[in-house]
Amino acid sequence: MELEKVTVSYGKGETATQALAEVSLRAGEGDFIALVGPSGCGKSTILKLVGDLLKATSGNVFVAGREVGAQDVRIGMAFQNPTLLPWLTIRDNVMLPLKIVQPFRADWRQKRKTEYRDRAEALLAKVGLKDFGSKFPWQLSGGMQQRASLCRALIHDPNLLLLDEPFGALDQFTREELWGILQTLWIDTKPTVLLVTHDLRESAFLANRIVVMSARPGRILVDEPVAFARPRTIDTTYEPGFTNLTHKLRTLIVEARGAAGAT
Ligand SMILES: Nc1ncnc2c1ncn2[C@@H]1O[C@H](COP(=O)(O)OP(=O)(O)OP(=O)(O)O)[C@@H](O)[C@H]1O
Repeated sequence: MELEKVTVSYGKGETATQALAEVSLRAGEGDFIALVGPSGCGKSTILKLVGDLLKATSGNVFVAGREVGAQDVRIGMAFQNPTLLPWLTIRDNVMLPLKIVQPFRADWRQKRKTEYRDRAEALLAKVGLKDFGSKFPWQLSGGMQQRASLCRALIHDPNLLLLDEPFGALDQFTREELWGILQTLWIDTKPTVLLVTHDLRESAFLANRIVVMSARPGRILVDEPVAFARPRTIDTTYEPGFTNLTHKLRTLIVEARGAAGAT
């Protein structure tokens, strides 16, 4: 996935908001990139560009070597709110991408009660929801719904995973538990991941690159490699290298916020 000198403005004329200054960013296959930066700096805008939900004002966006949208790429998405459909069971929510996305869609009728169902149950078991497939979203806690939402994002073996503060609404302990689960799922299938987060520990736990953005209009200030051995554990987050890194990131973001305030 590549952004080449991309800018984005929302709206036109005097009321236009420039969300992104010129941004260039490249992710290789299997990269796990965390996007961090001050509120409103354009992190979600980058996800929308890559997910083909938004067109760049100028510049180019490429996914799988082609202009975004030109090539069928399996994309998984998860957001801060789990957005599960309330009238479907957890299992049916998780299977939804298989009903919509090719090549799975072609076999939906034939496999939805056998192979696809087994696939959903296997994923649910991996995230600790073994016996919850037949429940409805309202019967699960927020953390459990977010686990299900991760399963839905991954059920169709996406090549690209777009995560917008997926754990933002959860308590610290559930959040840390889900970091471990997401890491395991990522190690299993190695999709390319773009994760937007405000949690610097989360970015350093999960990512192999952390991209720090300036305040709006967002541009890239730093592209920081994260080399801690995997699988990382919560103990990793108390090592000096880890705390140094999150401290450095924090300083960069505080400076970026300060610079924006000064202009
Ligand atoms: N549809 C829209 N119309 C007008 N302005 C928008 C629109 N979407 C986003 N913006 C503005 O563009 C800027 C970037 O928004 P974006 O959501 O990408 O930022 P963000 O870094 O993800 O923010 P946060 O960290 O607060 O979630 C913000 O100033 C926002 O108000």
